[in-house]
Amino acid sequence: MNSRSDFTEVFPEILPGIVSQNPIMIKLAGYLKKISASDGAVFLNGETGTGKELFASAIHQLSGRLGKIVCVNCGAIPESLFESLFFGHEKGSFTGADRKQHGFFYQANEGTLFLDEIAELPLMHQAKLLRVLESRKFSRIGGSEVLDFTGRIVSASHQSLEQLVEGKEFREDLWYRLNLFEVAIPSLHQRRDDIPLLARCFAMSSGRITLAPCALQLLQSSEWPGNIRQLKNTIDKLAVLADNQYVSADTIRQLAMVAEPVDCATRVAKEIIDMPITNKLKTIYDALIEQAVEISHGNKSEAARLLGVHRKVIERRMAQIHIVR
Ligand SMILES: Nc1ncnc2c1ncn2[C@@H]1O[C@H](COP(=O)(O)OP(=O)(O)OP(=O)(O)O)[C@@H](O)[C@H]1O
Repeated sequence: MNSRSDFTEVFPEILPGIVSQNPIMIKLAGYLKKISASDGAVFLNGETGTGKELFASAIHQLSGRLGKIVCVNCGAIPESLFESLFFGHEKGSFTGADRKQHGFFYQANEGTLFLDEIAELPLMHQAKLLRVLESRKFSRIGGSEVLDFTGRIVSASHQSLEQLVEGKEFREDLWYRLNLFEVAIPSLHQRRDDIPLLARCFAMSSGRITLAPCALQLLQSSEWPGNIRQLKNTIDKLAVLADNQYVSADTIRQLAMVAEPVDCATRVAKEIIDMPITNKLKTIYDALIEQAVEISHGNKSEAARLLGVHRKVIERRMAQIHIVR
């Protein structure tokens, strides 16, 4: 393996920098290629480490926009600096403003403004952002000149903005401005077939290790709550710590680098624990009814007896959650 083209042949990139062979991801890439060329706002939703920033960068590259991509972590903006950082300021406009400063809106002109962790933006700042997105105009602090904002907005969050809107924690009008195109990026456990490919890709990039088939199997069946970032960190650490170039499953276990696979029941229990509080009871309730119906081979009276409820409860719920028997 000696050139970039050899590398991309073995590790197929479905979008610039994004390695995958998973059918859902390939479909997603096709969709993103279509929407990249438009000016419409894109909202990327996905767990931490699923590659949201990489997707934003791919969208920017594919868009052919002349400007640059400006990446802003909205969770890391101090409240008092929001205006200065986004709008920029004129020299002398406040104590400490010893020179004129361009803000994010200006820097992203003709390019892309990537607003990562957008849900972290306080309501007060959401209103200011909305005004610029609606008018496409802004002024620097202390300045009278009205400037155009020509950047394309791509935003991202690991949270469901729809739920935050329902809870009045996120402005509905801003949400509509941000999600002309909404993209859900699957987490790694939804595309386990990508784990060996990504692991081999990161190992190859390290230039130090090769993963044995049993090592790849272990990685594939392990839990990756931190998604691709966690997988990449693990391989990077292995490249430093492994004594031999050829890494086996035992080496990975000895270095205690992975959470061993868990059984299905444990995984479901964990998913329920991680779920927003509003969904929990309903999910457990539905799961219990489904299980009772399953055990009693569709016999509603028996399912009701198992759960200690009236048969009508089972019938009603089965109709609602479409259990076909
Ligand atoms: N499909 C992929 N192919 C290759 N590398 C990937 C892929 N997806 C993610 N990565 C790598 O995984 C790491 C995490 O990706 P990224 O920072 O884009 O995730 P994120 O969803 O933005 O994370 P966070 O929510 O924590 O900001 C990066 O090192 C990135 O290069």
